[in-house]
Amino acid sequence: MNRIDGRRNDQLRDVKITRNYTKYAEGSVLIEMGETKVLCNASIEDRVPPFLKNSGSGWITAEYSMLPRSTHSRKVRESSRGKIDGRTQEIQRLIGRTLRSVIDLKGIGERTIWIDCDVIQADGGTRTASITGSFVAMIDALNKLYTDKKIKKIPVKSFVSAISVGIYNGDNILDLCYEEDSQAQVDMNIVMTDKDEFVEVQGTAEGFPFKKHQLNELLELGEIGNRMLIQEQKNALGDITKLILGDKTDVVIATSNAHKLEEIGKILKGFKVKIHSMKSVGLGGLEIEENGTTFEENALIKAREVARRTGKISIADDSGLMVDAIGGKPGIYSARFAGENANDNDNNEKLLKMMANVNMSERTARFVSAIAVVFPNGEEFTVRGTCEGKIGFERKGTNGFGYDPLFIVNRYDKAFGELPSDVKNSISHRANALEKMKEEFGKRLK
Ligand SMILES: O=c1nc[nH]c2c1ncn2[C@H]1C[C@H](O)[C@@H](COP(=O)(O)OP(=O)(O)OP(=O)(O)O)O1
Ligand SMILES: [Mg+2]
Repeated sequence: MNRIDGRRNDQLRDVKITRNYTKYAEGSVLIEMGETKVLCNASIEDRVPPFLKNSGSGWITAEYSMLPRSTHSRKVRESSRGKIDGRTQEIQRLIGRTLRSVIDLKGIGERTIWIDCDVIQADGGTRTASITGSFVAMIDALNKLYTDKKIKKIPVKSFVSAISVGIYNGDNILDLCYEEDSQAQVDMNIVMTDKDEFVEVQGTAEGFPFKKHQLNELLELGEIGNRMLIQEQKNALGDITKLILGDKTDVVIATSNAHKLEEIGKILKGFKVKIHSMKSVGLGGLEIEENGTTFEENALIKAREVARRTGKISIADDSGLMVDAIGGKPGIYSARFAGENANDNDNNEKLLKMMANVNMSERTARFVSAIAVVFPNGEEFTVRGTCEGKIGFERKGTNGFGYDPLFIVNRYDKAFGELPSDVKNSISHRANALEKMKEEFGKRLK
């Protein structure tokens, strides 16, 4: 274990966002990232700076400050010293710029939103925590204008959050605490929207300059962190998130198999969900090692990995064919039956050969599908569906995928390869598993 607090390299500290933390400000959020605590207040003022008078546009500006005992030794208040230092200037400008980048300033009318970030306790990442917390405070303030009917909608284009990444003892790490930050070879702050866009990247090498590939790796790590943080913001804002984004829940189908994606997508039509593919959440090339010993374990491995990387609800299927005459093979090895890089054709070929001398009555088999659902908060469950049939003596039909041309389903006495997709999708192992999933899923969506 490389990290001071035993975290994985790509693990955030515990994130806690508390809204309505103090009572007077229109938006008041305490954000905690591990031991770092920042109070972010948003206030609305009914006027704008002189350069915006009569423009119809509003303004957002931010101030940042650290309380004297937010640090190891007492830090003199900037107000007592009579001037603010360069770091403070830079941070408050960053917070203001970031928030202005995701809001339509015309949409708030000639008003100013003041953001005040006060660091109560500093353990690294105070500027990034300030940004993540301020966004939520700003939304609360805007929501106040909205519920008071002063604006017609909350004029926000995107969610935005920020996280630090760095290189520490040669490893890329996410969300540096103070001790890591002070020893890091590279230290970078990454501000991103919920559309995976960058708002700002600040990266500096201390003594060890870094290469482009390292920069790219760090950006990727920052993306993972920001996706998780934005999910935390969405959870914290609850119904207001729905007001801004609509009330569909994001769900990622954690599969690299386009056929499964299509089948699962069709079966989930009735739900208030927005279906994402691995590709659409930027995980197109991701390969997940399926080293479990059961269908359920493998499904969980896939869903957990994708939930962790996206911060979204993830659904994975692990499925396969179990043929009685060969002791339930290929089972969980169905995809790699004829070898690590086998394709559907190789697998079917191998199965036909092994079954060449088996009578029709002995050719019974079933498809099995385990579906795992993993929620961003770590809740998870699995369900299993099966479908009974026989292995044919030759391939039939061109529909579907995998072993479909060889699997003669009892119900129709035809190969899945010969049946239209809506027929397969009403009786398949996957359909049966998803049917069971629906009930459990519906309960937890509420
Ligand atoms: O309805 C089906 N019709 C025909 N064949 C099927 C079916 N359902 C699973 N199968 C076969 C295909 C593959 O050989 C193995 C699944 O392996 P499995 O690892 O779960 O899927 P995969 O690697 O294709 O995609 P992914 O892991 O990214 O979800 O069982
Ligand atoms: Mg697979």
